Amino acid sequence: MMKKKLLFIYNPLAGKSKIKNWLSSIIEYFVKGDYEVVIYATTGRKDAKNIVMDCLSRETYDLVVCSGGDGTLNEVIGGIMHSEQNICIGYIPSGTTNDFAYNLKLPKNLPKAAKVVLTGEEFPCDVGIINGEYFTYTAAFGLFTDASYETPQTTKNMLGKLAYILEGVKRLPNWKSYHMEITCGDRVINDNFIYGMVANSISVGGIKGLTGKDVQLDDGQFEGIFIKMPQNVMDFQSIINDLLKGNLNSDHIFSFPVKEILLTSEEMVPWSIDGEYGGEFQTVNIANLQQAIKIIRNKEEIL
Ligand SMILES: Nc1ncnc2c1ncn2[C@@H]1O[C@H](COP(=O)(O)OP(=O)(O)OP(=O)(O)O)[C@@H](O)[C@H]1O
Repeated sequence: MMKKKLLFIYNPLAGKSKIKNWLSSIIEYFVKGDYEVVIYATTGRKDAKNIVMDCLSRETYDLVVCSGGDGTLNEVIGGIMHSEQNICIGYIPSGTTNDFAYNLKLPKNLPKAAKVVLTGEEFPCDVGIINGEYFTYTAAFGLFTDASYETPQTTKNMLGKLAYILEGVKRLPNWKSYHMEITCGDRVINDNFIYGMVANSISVGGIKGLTGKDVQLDDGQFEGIFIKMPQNVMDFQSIINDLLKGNLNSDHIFSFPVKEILLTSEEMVPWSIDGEYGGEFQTVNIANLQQAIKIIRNKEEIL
């Protein structure tokens, strides 16, 4: 009988090379699950996406499994979206921040996460598209968004989460705001923003709850959050208070569901997509592609 085929792609450097100790047991587990396993280690940016596109164009697979951080997952999802096969994805989170893993209730322990790949349930999940590129859970600009991608991977591994925090704090005194026009449905907003995010996740940048309580990953809608430039210290304090209280509709913060959104600015705005640098744009179009991918999530609460 023909064996089922599994394509396994991992980032060997993600999260302090955590995968290295577990590689053999993970592969054995898939083999025992009756899969023929094709394995690739990624060697740099966009590699995971290219591997997926290349492999899926040549052969039929039953499952694609990736291991790495949110960046690797983003690339694998992008590769699948660009290919003809709407193949199901299994994910073994091994990055520094694994925001998306939280949504899927995936265990932090790698062999346990591998087990979920074969025992979990297929979940039809929304995918975002920003100016033609796919994203899994967040597209953002402004404050803190450049913290993760401006830190090279080696430094990021050494410092772990601290890197993000330090990078962010360092930036506090020279906040940059962007004048933008935001169009979403009937809503048109013109203002100066220090931060904006369109997200489909409970956890963003390792912070849980920022996107509110009603995050549904398959409802065809993202959460949009936009923070205006504070004019003085009091404004700044009330933004912090609002964020801490989860009050996302205030004098300084706009938040609303997003199916499609258009953002225009007179200057180039750098964007962060799934926690990695995503390019600079004057015009940004974002849309939610409802239930566009199949991803395996844990059936049990084990967090
Ligand atoms: N061998 C490699 N060397 C350098 N960069 C790589 C390599 N393989 C993949 N990458 C790139 O590194 C980026 C980040 O990887 P990934 O998201 O897997 O891990 P991480 O940075 O440790 O975790 P996180 O993104 O959750 O913080 C990805 O965009 C990926 O393209």
